[in-house]
Amino acid sequence: MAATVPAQVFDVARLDGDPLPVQVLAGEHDGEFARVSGQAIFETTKRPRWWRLTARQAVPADDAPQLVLRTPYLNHVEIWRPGEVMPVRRGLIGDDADPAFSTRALVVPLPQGLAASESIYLRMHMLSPTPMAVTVEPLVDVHRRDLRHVALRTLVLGTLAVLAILAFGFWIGIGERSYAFLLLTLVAQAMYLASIGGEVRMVPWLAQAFGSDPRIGRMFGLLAVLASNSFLMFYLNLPRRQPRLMRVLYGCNLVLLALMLATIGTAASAIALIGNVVLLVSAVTMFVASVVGTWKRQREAYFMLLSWTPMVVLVILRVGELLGAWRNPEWMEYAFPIGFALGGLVLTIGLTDHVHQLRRDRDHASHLATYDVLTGALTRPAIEERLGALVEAAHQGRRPLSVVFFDVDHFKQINDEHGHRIGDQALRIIALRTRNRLRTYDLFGRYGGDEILVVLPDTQLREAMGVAENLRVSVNCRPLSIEGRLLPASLSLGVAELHQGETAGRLLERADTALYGSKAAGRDCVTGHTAARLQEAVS
Ligand SMILES: Nc1nc2c(ncn2[C@@H]2O[C@H](COP(=O)(O)OP(=O)(O)OP(=O)(O)O)[C@@H](O)[C@H]2O)c(=O)[nH]1
Repeated sequence: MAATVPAQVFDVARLDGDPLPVQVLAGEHDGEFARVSGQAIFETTKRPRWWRLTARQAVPADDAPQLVLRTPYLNHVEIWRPGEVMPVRRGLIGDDADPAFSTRALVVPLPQGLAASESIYLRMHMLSPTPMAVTVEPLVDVHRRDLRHVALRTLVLGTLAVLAILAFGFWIGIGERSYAFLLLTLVAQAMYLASIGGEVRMVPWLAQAFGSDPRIGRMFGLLAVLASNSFLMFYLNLPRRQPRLMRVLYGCNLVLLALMLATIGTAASAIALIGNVVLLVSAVTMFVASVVGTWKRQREAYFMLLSWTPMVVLVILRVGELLGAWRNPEWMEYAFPIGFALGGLVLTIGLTDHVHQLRRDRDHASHLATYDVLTGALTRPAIEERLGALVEAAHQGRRPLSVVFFDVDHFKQINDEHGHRIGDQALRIIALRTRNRLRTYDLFGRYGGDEILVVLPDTQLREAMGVAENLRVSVNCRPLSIEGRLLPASLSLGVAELHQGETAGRLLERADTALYGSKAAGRDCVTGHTAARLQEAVS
């Protein structure tokens, strides 16, 4: 993208008015042309204005010299070469377009070259207030630079298009609304670039729709800022995290909306100016929001800062130029679109990271809701829900199912004597020992403080009594060893098998009754609940 600084080929002069072409070509106004410095044409008025390019030295005709007017955007020009009566008309879109050249510049051949002091007259219709550099390039250089221009623009517009497709896919695929804002931002940016950059001329109906109406590109520009403000407010969670900055952006969006409405009615360039000032305020506000977010270690803000810093610098350079404070180098023409594409890329990655983080948080919350932190057992709501499903399946498949309720004997005493921390460790060890005696598809859940529920699918009462006995032995077989202390512990257990047509609630009630049967029988034993009576199995 090495922009070659054009050699000073011309003295450039401007006439403040729009007299008849015959008068200008006859030299009647030559004395009124005022010299301007540099090699660029720049107007803020939309009324046609005359410009004169006078060759400082002869331009030989050998290498097919071309008059090149850079960054034409929506501007149209009529060009009178020396000695010609009829002008050559040029513009990026419409009948004046020359599709033999890229949208980088308006190009007019100078087949005779130019003699020193010979003048070319231009009648300029400047719809885009961006300076147009004027130079003479050999045809071969024009083509070389055109190819580079096409490659770069394709890369930028292609990147925006791919990101927009990804945003659309994510929006539809995972239903995350912020991707819709991102999609709107990317599409509006791409359309803005393609309309002012002239690429829309490749699609005839778009070119016809856009024609040379500067309002369309402007509308997309305003929409792009509006959409990106909305996306970024959402992305950085400004309503909650930085409400004051949020209000500034909200105000910017209201002004942008008003400007969009005004654009329907008028093409006044004041709209572009106000739009650019709002863009500057939005960009600086976003920049501050991302610096504050980064300072507060908000992860999204890192991505935002990365994508926004170059954009803020570019916007400041651009607005400064539009306000006439300075002239930007030629590479700015590419810096802006590349800034858009890179910004879009970083934000897409950032948003994906954000969504990933949300999912991790959700998974973590769901894990906390499902598993007890102390013992790793299922929580009460989780095991109740699964038990309900297993009971239904057992009824349908006419298969047996049993449950075991157990409670640590005199657990309060362990707490009282050794403290809650040791009590916690005792619970953890008991849970570990008992769970190791179960099959992988048995369910193990913490029902209350020191009360555990075990669900044994495909298991009849007799087998379940055996399992419960194993659980009992796993705890009382040896004392719990905690921080150098040996604490004897035992369990009381109650077992019940599902009856035909019985509800999960009723099954649990019977197991609970059996458990209290064990407590009443002196603890450290297993009691089964049959239809008729409590059956004490082991003690
Ligand atoms: N360390 C600890 N203690 C708990 C926890 N949850 C409940 N507890 C205590 O466990 C004890 C339960 O006591 P109970 O089951 O009512 O009675 P117990 O002392 O075990 O006596 P029995 O059940 O009649 O044998 C209470 O002192 C609770 O404070 C916990 O997560 N950690």
